[in-house]
Amino acid sequence: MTPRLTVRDMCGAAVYAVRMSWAADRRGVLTVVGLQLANAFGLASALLLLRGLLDDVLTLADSDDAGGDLWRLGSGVMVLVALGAAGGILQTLGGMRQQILTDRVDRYVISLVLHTASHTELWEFEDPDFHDRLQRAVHASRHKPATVVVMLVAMLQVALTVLVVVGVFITIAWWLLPLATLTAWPLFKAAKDRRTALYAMHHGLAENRRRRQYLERLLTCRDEAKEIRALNLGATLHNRWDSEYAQELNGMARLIRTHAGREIRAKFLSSALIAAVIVSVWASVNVGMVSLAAASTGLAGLWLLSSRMGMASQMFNDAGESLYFLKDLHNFAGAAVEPLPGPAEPVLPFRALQARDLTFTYPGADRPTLHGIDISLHQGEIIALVGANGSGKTTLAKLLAGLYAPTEGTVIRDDCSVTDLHQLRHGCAVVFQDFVRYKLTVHDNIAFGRVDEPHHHSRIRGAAESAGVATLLESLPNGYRTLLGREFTDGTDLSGGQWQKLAIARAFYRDAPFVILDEPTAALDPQAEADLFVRIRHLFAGRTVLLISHRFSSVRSADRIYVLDSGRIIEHGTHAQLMRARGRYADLFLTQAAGYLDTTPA
Ligand SMILES: Nc1ncnc2c1ncn2[C@@H]1O[C@H](COP(=O)(O)OP(=O)(O)OP(=O)(O)O)[C@@H](O)[C@H]1O
Repeated sequence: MTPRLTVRDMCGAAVYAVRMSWAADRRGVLTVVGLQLANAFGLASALLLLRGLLDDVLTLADSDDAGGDLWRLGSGVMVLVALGAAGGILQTLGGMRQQILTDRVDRYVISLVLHTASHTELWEFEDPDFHDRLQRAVHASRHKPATVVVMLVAMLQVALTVLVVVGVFITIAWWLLPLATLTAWPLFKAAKDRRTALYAMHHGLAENRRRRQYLERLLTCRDEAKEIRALNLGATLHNRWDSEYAQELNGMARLIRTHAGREIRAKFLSSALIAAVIVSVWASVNVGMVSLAAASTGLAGLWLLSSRMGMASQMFNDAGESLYFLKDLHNFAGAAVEPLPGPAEPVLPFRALQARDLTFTYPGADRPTLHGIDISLHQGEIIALVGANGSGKTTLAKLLAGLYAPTEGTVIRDDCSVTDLHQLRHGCAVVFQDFVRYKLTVHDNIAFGRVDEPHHHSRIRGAAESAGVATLLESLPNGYRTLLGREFTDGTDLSGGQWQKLAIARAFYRDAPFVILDEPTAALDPQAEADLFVRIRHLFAGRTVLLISHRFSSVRSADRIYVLDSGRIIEHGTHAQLMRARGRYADLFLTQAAGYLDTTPA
């Protein structure tokens, strides 16, 4: 459905732009407005002076004191020139200050979008509509508010010019006023139609743009570069990008052509109306209804007014679309950047964490991924989760980590049901299968484990040692200050296993009572994996560890093992109990063991 925007929406967006400008740089707003006011005041004085000078010129021939009149005329012209020069200077100063103001507003607005996106709950990221809104907000945040600020300043200039000219008209040729307004109407109407059409088109392009940007990322990012070359995918992806872009540009070209025709017709009409006004003024002077001086000044004012109106309608074309987009920005980012949260609460250990009858359906999915899960984890225990691909292990871990709220059931911490997901997150350290490789320093990669506390190098080093990566990190060219990312000057890279150890170091540094390790050793060599599991109980002593792994050699030493199948827990117990039960766990264990021993399972 084509989005419609009302005049109220437009006014709301304009108020929003002013509020953002005020929040971003109030001194800049005051300076720019002050300079515009001074300019308008100078303009009013110039118009009134011009009228007086014209009177003087017309009466000079009949004057008895030609010398005195000439002196007055000369000094009047000098004042007019001085006013013109001052206006020029004010214009330059205003332009400079406006540039600084627009840069600051840009930064403020982009920061607003980033703040909102980074504080949005994870489940929202599953929703394509959220990504469309985010895309529109990002589109709206890039230069649009700045354009709106420029436009609002131009509108202020036009409004002041109109006020000045109206004031002057009232004293010298009030009857020109309605005619002047009439001349501007066709231009405004054409600008409004174009704005509406542009907004509707951009609104519909959000998903297309996201696909195009995704393809751009695939074609330009280092991480994807090796596979794209190995599969020779470059040309195929480029062609897809080309056709997505062509679709966007064709739509835009069609729209521009249609509206260019309408705008040309509007300009003709406006010019015809101005010509009609001039003819009627001329006729009025001829019949003696109006003095030549009043008519000349009135026409000069009319010319000034229509040139400002033309300028404003041009700006409306460029910036009106931006004003429309501010509604998208407001919908996404809201009113203002919230203050940063205060100091974090201390992380308290717990005796038991339990899930009772948990059911979970991903947003937009047609059936649950987890059904009636009951699981208990006690302080100091290592609990393992096993099951086939897609059985729901990572999903359950995300619920216990407080990243999603269960659809049904509860998570209970020390006999209290947890309703605040942040409480779970705060007390949990997770190493995901697809952990993030931060292309920042080694120090950052570990310290990001807990950003709400001051960093001590000894603790960072301790975490690296626990993860078995300290020696490697110290041998890097700049030690813990080494930049990880070949795209950056002096940057270096690590192997997959070394990156994984760094992610584990981050979990150690987080120092949380609950640790989730989702395939933490997938990229580790057998020795490193064995080392980690031998030491895991000692390293995470006093904490609770949830270990997800397909490697049964690591899982067998867990205190208890839960087996998941199609989102349900089908068995649980110690390794020995599960082997005796000869159920799914025993099957999977023996199949894997047989692979190592080169024998078939019994
Ligand atoms: N964000 C998501 N939105 C919708 N469905 C999802 C999402 N993430 C996972 N799923 C689905 O949920 C099911 C369980 O996925 P999950 O990642 O929890 O499995 P897993 O047991 O950890 O698998 P693996 O062993 O392969 O890591 C799968 O069928 C998957 O398709």
